[in-house]
Amino acid sequence: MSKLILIRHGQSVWNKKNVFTGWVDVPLSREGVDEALKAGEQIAGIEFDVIFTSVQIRAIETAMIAMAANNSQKTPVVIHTEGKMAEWTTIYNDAMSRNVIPVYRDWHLNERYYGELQGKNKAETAEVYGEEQVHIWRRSYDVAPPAGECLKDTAERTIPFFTETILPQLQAGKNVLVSAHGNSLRSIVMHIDGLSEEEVLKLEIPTGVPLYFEYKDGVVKRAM
Ligand SMILES: O=C(O)[C@@H](CO)OP(=O)(O)O
Repeated sequence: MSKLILIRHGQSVWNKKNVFTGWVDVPLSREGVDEALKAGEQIAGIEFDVIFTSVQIRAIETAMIAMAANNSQKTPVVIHTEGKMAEWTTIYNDAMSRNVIPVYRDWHLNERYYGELQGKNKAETAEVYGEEQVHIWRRSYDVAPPAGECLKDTAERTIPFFTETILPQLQAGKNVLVSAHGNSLRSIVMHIDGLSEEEVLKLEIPTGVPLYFEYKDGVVKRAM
């Protein structure tokens, strides 16, 4: 049985300001750093073999900060794969490999692209377009915000990445940490939990809270 932990990054400076973020690369807020550390303490006993993050700094920071609290005391090292999962162990000698956890960054795990809403305050946007329209843009499955991705579009990049790149690691018996974003993780959780388009409307993923899954008998399911 292998373990899969999904974690949404800690609070970012734009989460704090209530601004649509999407692909804008903003860092964690002070509270976000604390959340990442607390999450790391909660998963401190899990020996991770591999970490996947988006290419966005808030997700990378969260994984790195969380690993600072890990009992393994291994150093997470970003691996540059040029698009493929390289035989990373060839880069490091045996002694180093034992103390290192490879971190793969990939844009397929990036937050949903929010188009014209990026940089706009969420409350002000709701005043202009109405609460209901903004809620549909934020949480529906197939209604895209202006010039942005809907969750279905996001799933078209996250799910192939999950099945082709992350799942084989679980199948190989590796414990995997994925640090990503509210909506990129909503699409993955929708897939794993088998949620309907209606059910996903209500799915909220809080910042800095580890979600526990396990791979057993050929399937990924919730561990608690
Ligand atoms: O701004 C964003 O990119 C996301 C995540 O913070 O917002 P929302 O929760 O509205 O989808």
